[in-house]
Amino acid sequence: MNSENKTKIRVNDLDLYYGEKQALKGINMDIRENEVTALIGPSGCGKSTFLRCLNRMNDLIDCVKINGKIYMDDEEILTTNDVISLRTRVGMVFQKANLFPMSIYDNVAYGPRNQGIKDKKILDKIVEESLKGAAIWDEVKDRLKSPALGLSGGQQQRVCIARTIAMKPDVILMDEPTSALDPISTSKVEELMATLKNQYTIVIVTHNMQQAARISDKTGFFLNGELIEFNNTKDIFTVPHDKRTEDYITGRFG
Ligand SMILES: Nc1ncnc2c1ncn2[C@@H]1O[C@H](COP(=O)(O)OP(=O)(O)OP(=O)(O)O)[C@@H](O)[C@H]1O
Repeated sequence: MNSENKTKIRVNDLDLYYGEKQALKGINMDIRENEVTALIGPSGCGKSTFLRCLNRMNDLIDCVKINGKIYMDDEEILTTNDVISLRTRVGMVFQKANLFPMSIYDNVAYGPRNQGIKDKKILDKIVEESLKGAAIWDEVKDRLKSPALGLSGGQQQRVCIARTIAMKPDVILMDEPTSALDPISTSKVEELMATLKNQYTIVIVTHNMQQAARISDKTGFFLNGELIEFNNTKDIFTVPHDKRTEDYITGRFG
């Protein structure tokens, strides 16, 4: 980890309400470029809600009210009108692979085509580079025109990552991306994250504390909508400052 990495996303005093219920309370966080930031905490503590703030996915939910500010590269993103461009810059990979019922090629080319890229040579190049970037090219290069849904779960998840990379984002959000995968596929995706962070900023929600410890540079521990502790992963897992963090990582609750 390089402690000199510049701040990519700065979250200031973020509160979020679902109707009357407050799900995030005064969150402050600096997310650094080219690092993996892991968000951990018991079920329902607000991790996914927080992640969704970073690309305005909560806009899709009625009754959400948000206070505070989130800056990405110094641009305030909670009030920007250009949500489409924000979601291009901040891609997202979900818990369950959500490929479209079309070929592997068409899945990866989908976003670029939507952006108006029609030239086959350019699309071929984007598809190849994205699949290579997601460490799945060798497994699928001979069947790009086959249905993506015919791949294994672990392969599908890496094609989802390729589809995200094809949009050339700055930031990739991952919401429990390996929880539906077997250990071998999980380790492939974990290895992939270690490579991807050289080019992207990654924020990952995970229930797997070993995973957070293995792959992340920084870890944030959430509890009941509060960010209890945010620090270098090594410190969180060896010398947590807060008793509640210690209790959680040692399995005393959650
Ligand atoms: N669309 C929604 N409408 C109302 N309340 C919601 C909605 N989504 C989440 N919540 C509530 O907000 C709180 C935080 O939920 P969130 O899904 O962010 O937690 P989480 O830490 O990601 O949980 P998990 O680890 O189980 O995925 C919970 O109390 C949840 O019930």
